[in-house]
Amino acid sequence: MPVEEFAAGWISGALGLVLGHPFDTVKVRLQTQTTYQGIVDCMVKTYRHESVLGFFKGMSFPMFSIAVVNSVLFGVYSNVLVALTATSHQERRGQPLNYTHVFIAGCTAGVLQSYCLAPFDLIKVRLQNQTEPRAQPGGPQPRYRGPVHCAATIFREDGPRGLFRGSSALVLRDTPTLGLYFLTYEGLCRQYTPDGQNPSSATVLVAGGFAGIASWITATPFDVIKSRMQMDGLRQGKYKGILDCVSSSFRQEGIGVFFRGLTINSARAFPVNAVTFLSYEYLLHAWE
Ligand SMILES: CN(C)C(=N)NCCC[C@H](N)C(=O)O
Repeated sequence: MPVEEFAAGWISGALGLVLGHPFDTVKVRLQTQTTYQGIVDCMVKTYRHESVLGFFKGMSFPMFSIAVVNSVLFGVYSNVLVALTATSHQERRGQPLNYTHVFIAGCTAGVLQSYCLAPFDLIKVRLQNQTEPRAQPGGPQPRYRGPVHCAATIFREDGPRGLFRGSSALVLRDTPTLGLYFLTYEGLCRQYTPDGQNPSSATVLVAGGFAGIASWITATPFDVIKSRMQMDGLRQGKYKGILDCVSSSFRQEGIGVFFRGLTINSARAFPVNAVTFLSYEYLLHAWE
């Protein structure tokens, strides 16, 4: 089993994460709170109320979890592709690509990574939605004092299942969209690379960026549902399940609700995934 794919996935994911987290905070707030008039309003209010640190709320935990999640994503994708095609990453460059294999490998990686991602993503979303400025000594404490306190509180209040709140919506979001993610990336690399050669850095950047945009555009409706299910406490739950969340969000806010965060998701997706794929390819090449 090629383990370097797991390591490269981890490092490249961490680089993408730092670049994309401020966009992610704005997106989560727009999707789950109705107090903002749009991206700029959310950015201005976050900055005024919480300073630049507000944009980086909830980042320490994903920094740690990205090690698990991105290495599972890239490691499973590559290893499933090796199993389906009986060729390594490097050997595949010289052969015609079977897009069905790419899609199956991407979807498989999507399912597995969503279960690893679920508790980390839940904690991130809960922390990002705490809009109070940092606690002052003697002042009121926010509900969650940090990622470990957040995990412990959810566990105490809702049991282990509470940590997987929203995981079905996450699987629905990530399975097809990660198939599409790798399909777009491999397809664009093939299109702009002469047969048998490795894609240039510019090709990898552009293909990675567009893979991110294509996957996040299609993921946004389920991303909204996922974030709402995650903010819905297990006990005092407002929604009875995914379908109830879809129908009540639609009834109350119209079709536009499913596209909330689309612009910011797409703006974030290009740089994050361009950097992720470039560093991933670079590391694999360096370790050959
Ligand atoms: C549409 N989805 C769920 C994805 N494309 N997922 C892959 C994540 C890649 C990168 N860390 C990111 O956060 O964009």
